[in-house]
Order: sequence, then structure tokens, then C-alpha cells
Amino acid sequence: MTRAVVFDLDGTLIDSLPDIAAAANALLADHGMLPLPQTQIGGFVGMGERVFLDRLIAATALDAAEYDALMAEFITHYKASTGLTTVFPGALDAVKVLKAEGYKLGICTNKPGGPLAAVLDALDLTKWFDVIIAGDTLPVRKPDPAPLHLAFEQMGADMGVYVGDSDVDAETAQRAGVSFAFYTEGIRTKPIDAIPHDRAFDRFEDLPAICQEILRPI
Ligand SMILES: O=C(O)COP(=O)(O)O
Ligand SMILES: [Mg+2]
Repeated sequence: MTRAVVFDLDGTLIDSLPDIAAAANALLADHGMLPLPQTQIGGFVGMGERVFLDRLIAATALDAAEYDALMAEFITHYKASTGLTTVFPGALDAVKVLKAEGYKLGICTNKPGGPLAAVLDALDLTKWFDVIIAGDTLPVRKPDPAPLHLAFEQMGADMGVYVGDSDVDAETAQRAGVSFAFYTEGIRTKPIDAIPHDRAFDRFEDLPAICQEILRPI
């Protein structure tokens, strides 16, 4: 029996919105524009970098005709923006407890591979995970269930839980047929009750017990 817990990254394991906002605002500054507030930028996160940039362009005077150049500039800023990111309180301890309890551990995020590697390196997190699936690992991304399926498959898991902070994560878990543990302190733009979940939590200390309770066959 192989049990596995897969985590979303932004807003779940790491409090990365300050760096995502800094990267977006650096792009705006390059183009002579004023910064947007962090909470507004939080509303752009969750579906990967293309949807993020589409939403940023729609909210500003950035020129959609320069899309590819804007994306390249944004990714350059994004890779360099790691200094403001922290691991959420108790998250690393929960990871260690789960590992000690024999769970395989994975990450399945919509963050693109470049910025993903940069932030995991900066926080020394890579070593804790058996598998890491980025937003651009496959041609499709969350809420398509394929990346989450791949994470569990690569770990040979037959029992699993997905841990995330958004409606995109909830939909991904549902479509993949795995339990969903919902961290309510992340980059959430909807009320807790509007996001389907098996269990919600706001303290990572509670996660190992929740995983044990809601773990079910994949
Ligand atoms: O990059 C995003 O859009 C969101 O990243 P996440 O899937 O780790 O929350
Ligand atoms: Mg997230």
C-alpha cells in the first residue's frame, strides 16, 4: 500500500504572493506604469503564467500585441523574485511528519518550471519531495487532472490526498478522483463554502491527522 500526499505550491506550501506581485510590478515599472496592489494581483494567480499575464494586461495599459516579449520579461523577473517568499507557518513541519509517517510526497503546481526551480532552491525545499510537477511539465495544466494523476502515478501511489488553496485545486482533485484538503489561508478569492473540499484547515499542525482521515484509494 503506497500512500501519497501531493501539495499545490503557491498559497499552499509557500506564501509567494509578495514575490509574484513584485515580479508583476517590476514588469509594469519597466513599461513606465504604476504598481498594482498585491491583493488585486492575487486574483490573477492560479491558472498558470499565460492566464496571469492575460489578466495583468487586461488590468493595465500593457500592450497585448507584445505578448511574447512581455511574457519573456515577466518570467525573467519571476525567476529572480524569491526573497520575499516564506514557507507557511507549520508547513515544513507537516511535511516532515508526513514523511516520517511513510507517505510519499509530491508537488503539483501551475507555476512554470523556471520560477518553480528558483523558489524551491531558494527555500531548500526540493529535497523533501519524491515528485515535482510544474505548470509546463505537461501540455495541459490544472484544473485538468492529468498533472495530478502523473504525480500520484510517478510515486506508485494507490491512496492519495491533494492539498491546495484554490477553486482550481478543488476542481483538479475532484476530476482526478482524490480527496481534497483545503488550506484556507492561501491565495483564496472565493468563500470557503464555495470551494468543494473533504476537509478545510487553517493550521498545518492539523494536516497529518486530516490526511489520515480523508485518505482514499485513487
Ligand atoms: O502559478 C500559478 O498560477 C499558481 O500556482 P499554484 O498552482 O502553485 O497555486
Ligand atoms: Mg495555489
